[in-house]
Amino acid sequence: MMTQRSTEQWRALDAAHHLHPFSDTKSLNEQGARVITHADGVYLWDSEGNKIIDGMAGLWCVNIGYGRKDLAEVAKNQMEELAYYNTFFKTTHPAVVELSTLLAEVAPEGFEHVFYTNSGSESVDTMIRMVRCYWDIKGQPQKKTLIGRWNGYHGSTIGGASLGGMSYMHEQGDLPIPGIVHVEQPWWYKHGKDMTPEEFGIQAARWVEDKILEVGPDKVAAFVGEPIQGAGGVIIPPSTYWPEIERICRKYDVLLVADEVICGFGRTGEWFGHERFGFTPDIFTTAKGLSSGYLPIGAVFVGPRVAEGLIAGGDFNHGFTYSGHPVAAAVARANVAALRDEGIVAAVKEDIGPYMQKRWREVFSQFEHVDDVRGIGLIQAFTLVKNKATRELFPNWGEIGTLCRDIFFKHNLIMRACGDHIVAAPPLVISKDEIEQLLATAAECLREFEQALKDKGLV
Ligand SMILES: Cc1ncc(COP(=O)(O)O)c(CNc2cccc(C(=O)O)c2)c1O
Repeated sequence: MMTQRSTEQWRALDAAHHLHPFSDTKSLNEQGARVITHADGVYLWDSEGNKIIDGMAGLWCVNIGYGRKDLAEVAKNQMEELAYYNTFFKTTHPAVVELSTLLAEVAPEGFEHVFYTNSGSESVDTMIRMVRCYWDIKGQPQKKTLIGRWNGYHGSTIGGASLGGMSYMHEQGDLPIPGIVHVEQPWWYKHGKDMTPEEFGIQAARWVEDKILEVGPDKVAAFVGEPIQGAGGVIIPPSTYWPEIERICRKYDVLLVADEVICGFGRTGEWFGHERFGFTPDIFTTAKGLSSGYLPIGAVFVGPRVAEGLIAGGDFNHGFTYSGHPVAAAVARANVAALRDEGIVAAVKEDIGPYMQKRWREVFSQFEHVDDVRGIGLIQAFTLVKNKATRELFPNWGEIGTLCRDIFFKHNLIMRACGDHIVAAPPLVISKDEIEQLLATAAECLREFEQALKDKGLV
């Protein structure tokens, strides 16, 4: 059992010893971290006994919901049977074989091969190395450059952070690494001007063609994008965008990569986001929903073209101590099997997803400073704006989002502010009653937020 301490004791020890990710540690320690002690379904409890609605499924990852004792049992049994062995040097083990077999079943046609990692960032870095290795094998070693998007997010390793388009991450650590370039994101609300979304989707895709021609098609290895940009604020591209991207990649023989770390495993109502947008990548990267966050594991799904190249190409000198870790693999297999056999993914497509999308729009379209209310499946957002009629955003991007997010927290509701986008991605098992509770709380918070805007003279 965990050592029992008071909240103050946990906070003091945390401040003394724990450096948190993506945090200003000094300011965090001044206010003290929120101590989350347990969770069930879509709810968290903190050390003060507060019950919190987790509108973010942790970090977009707890697709199956919290508190699944069956997954804990699977982990216990696997740990007792084989807690660890590696998959290097011509060895494997039943847990990773069973997981790989199941993943080949739920993946789209043609994706028969999977490479394992411990995170989404490691999946992205693995993909970067795979793509460059593939072109070496094909006798085109100059095809090295990868194209990402500004405001895309692909993780926090040197490769993932370089491929991502978060400039504040590039400034911190001399990124991007060589051979990575970016194009503007397909954000119609800001960049669409007088174009229809459909016209803008083609225009945004053509920015990729322009970049390929600028770099030189013989030097471009791949284009990489999230079907829906998650951490960038749930930027949903127009329907015309991805088919046009695919056409352009095929035209110039550039590999197409989908980063499915957030969109994968049912988040959009399909198993994978690229299926929802009607394109076929050569590779796609995953993590998060693969295990629903119960244990760290990532997987790179490799399509036939690249798989055949790599398999025939001799040593692929890349991998991790825990690639295909037996306990993580066993838990991931049980998780994916439950997402399929309990109809959880199917319900996002046919029932709870459409319900959320209808109600999300009904509730949030009524607010004066909320616009671009959007979502697919169980990933949704809206943007806090100064003037809906002119699509005018607030100055100091992100300041207003933080103000709104803090009101949610005060009311024991977790939703994420990505700049001035407010996003939600709850566990896929959320019920209609729980959706109504989330929306009612959020609406109450937004009324308080719009009053705060007036009180502060911001509108
Ligand atoms: C599309 C995508 N690709 C790669 C990663 C990296 O995964 P790892 O974190 O497991 O290395 C991600 C992760 N996405 C992520 C991670 C942490 C926080 C937030 C947020 O929105 O606050 C988003 C992601 O969203």
